[in-house]
Amino acid sequence: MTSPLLRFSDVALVRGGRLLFERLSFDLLPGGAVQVLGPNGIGKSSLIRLAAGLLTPTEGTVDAVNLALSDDKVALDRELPLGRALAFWAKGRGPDEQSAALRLFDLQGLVEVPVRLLSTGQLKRAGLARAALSSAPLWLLDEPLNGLDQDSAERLDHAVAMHRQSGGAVLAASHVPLGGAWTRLELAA
Ligand SMILES: Nc1ncnc2c1ncn2[C@@H]1O[C@H](COP(=O)(O)OP(=O)(O)OP(=O)(O)O)[C@@H](O)[C@H]1O
Repeated sequence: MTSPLLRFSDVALVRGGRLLFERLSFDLLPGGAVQVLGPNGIGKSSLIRLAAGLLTPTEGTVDAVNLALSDDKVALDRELPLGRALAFWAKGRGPDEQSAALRLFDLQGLVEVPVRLLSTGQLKRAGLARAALSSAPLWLLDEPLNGLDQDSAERLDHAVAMHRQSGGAVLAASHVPLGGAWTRLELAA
């Protein structure tokens, strides 16, 4: 039987004194993609952070394989040029693979630019390229379309499709529909 890359078993989370969700169980299998939906403040980012191991469930268990998280806090050295900042996360990946990840998010022209000077959308694309460059089979994407223009959104769809084809899986929190086929996980009050 195929092992899940992410498993939530009977998870409850209390945050700020409020029960955000309880008895939440799901598996994310290789090739799978789950989009978490729901109104502001319902707990979408908290669910992503649980999956990332950055929050501990109040009840239940979360099991995940090696993962890459892309959220608003882009984990790249702000003082380094983008190419070098990304290379830090590309251990075990050859130059061709690094170039491919840069091309995937149209970042080739920005490799010499310090991370701190990137625009909002460029920074978002850099964070997504970091996930693509890591060897992590599980991608966790918090509002991946924030700041992305149409072309970049299509690039993300393509990157997600390729990742899934190669046996990876994606959990994304997004207010807006994401391209491709996603299993919807709607959080409700
Ligand atoms: N560090 C924290 N300490 C206590 N409560 C928090 C903390 N961060 C978030 N919360 C609360 O947890 C709840 C869920 O927040 P979360 O950011 O997960 O929601 P969300 O669905 O992602 O919202 P949005 O759509 O606005 O991004 C909110 O009520 C929020 O106030």
